Amino acid sequence: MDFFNCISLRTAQGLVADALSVSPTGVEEVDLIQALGRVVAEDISAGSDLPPFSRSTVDGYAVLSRDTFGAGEGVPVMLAVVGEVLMGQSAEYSVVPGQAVVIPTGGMLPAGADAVVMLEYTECSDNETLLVLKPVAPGENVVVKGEDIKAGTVFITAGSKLTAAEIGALAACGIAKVKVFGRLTVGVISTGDEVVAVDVVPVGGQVRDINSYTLGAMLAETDCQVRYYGIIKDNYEKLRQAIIKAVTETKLVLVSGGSSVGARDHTVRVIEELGQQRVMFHGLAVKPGKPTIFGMIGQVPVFGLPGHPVAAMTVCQSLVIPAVKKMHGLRTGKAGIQVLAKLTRNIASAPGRDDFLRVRLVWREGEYLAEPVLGKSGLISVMTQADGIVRISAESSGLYAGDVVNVEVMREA
Ligand SMILES: Nc1nc2c(c(=O)[nH]1)N[C@H]1C(S)=C(S)[C@@H](COP(=O)(O)OP(=O)(O)OC[C@H]3O[C@@H](n4cnc5c(N)ncnc54)[C@H](O)[C@@H]3O)O[C@H]1N2
Ligand code: MOO
Repeated sequence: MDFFNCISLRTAQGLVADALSVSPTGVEEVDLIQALGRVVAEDISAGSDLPPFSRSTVDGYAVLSRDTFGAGEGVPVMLAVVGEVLMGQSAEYSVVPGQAVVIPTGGMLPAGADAVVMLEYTECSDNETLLVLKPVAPGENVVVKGEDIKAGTVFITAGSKLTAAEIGALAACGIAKVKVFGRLTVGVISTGDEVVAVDVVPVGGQVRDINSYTLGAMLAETDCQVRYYGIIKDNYEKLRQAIIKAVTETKLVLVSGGSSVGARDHTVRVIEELGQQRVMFHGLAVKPGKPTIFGMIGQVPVFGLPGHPVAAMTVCQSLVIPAVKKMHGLRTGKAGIQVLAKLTRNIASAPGRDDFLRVRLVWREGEYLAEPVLGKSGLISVMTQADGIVRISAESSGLYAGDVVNVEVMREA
């Protein structure tokens, strides 16, 4: 595997996608209350019509619409009030021409009626005689049986991530348990003799571990269960033991640091050995993120990510997260939310590799401006200041101030 023979991001994404299996954690059934954000494992259809009966959307009188045609303030239509629909009970009446029935919002439309006149367009002095002051059209102020969801209609497809609205639709259909794909358990390993834990005061050439936290947080945001395997010294055998433990206990493993070609960069050799030569690439034509490794150890994908925190996060976003989404059974590995924004300055870029530019989004005079956040890929503040990422494709030699760019948003409002 030649480190300097970098492959394009698109090729890498394809190789990763082809190597993965969907939902290695299988399918589980969860209570509706626990189902928000879970990925549905099978198409879901309604067992019966929703609503199960036609109902009024207003307080008023259930009528035959044609009885009201021609009604007006000066020429009211007179109808006989023959009863009242009670909330939550079957409508006992059958409305015939010339009749009206009192109905509350949400009440069951009585047989014969096809519309409801709102209370404010009527007068009823003696509870028996109704004056209708405005006509209603057929179906007006009524939700008909099955109008919301028809019996047998698939209203949630396998592979979609359940939203609050879909949870509501499931509740409406009486579906109290949902089959969802299992959540992925992911192992995170940091490496480096210089890297120390967050609660240690660094001395000499030491730095605190950032990547365990950023990568773990990104995976947690993508609904993974994260296991942390600590900080491993630049030692082949120690790294080997840590990776063996992680691939045994989890379904996907991230190792950061030691992915380059220096004397202490052991990751590629460990994956090569444990994976029986199944390192699929080492070197991506992207900046930041060139020293990226991908291999399989048995059925477990292992990513070697660059040590620089910005590079590790960028590769995680563009390569690891789509892989996780596929393994979670999500139907589309859709990119996150994109917004169009106007770039505020010229940015040079080397052709032949994808450049990822971090930008701050500023809303000004009805449009977004994308202000580049410049800085080296070892600086975590570059990420904290950015709202999103712009990909400058390998074919481009740069962007100009005023260019409209696609920003993949990383930060919610
Ligand atoms: N001769 C070359 N040297 C380097 C190249 C190259 O192509 N040729 N690529 C550079 C690029 S690009 C990057 S990115 C880094 C990545 O190298 P490694 O993945 O081997 O990472 P390390 O050398 O272990 O660390 C690099 C840098 O990141 C810091 N680091 C590592 N882990 C953490 C962590 N968990 N938290 C915070 N900071 C971390 C580490 O201290 C180093 O400063 O290689 C370039 N070199
Ligand atoms: O991956 Mo590196 O961060 O381009 O310096």
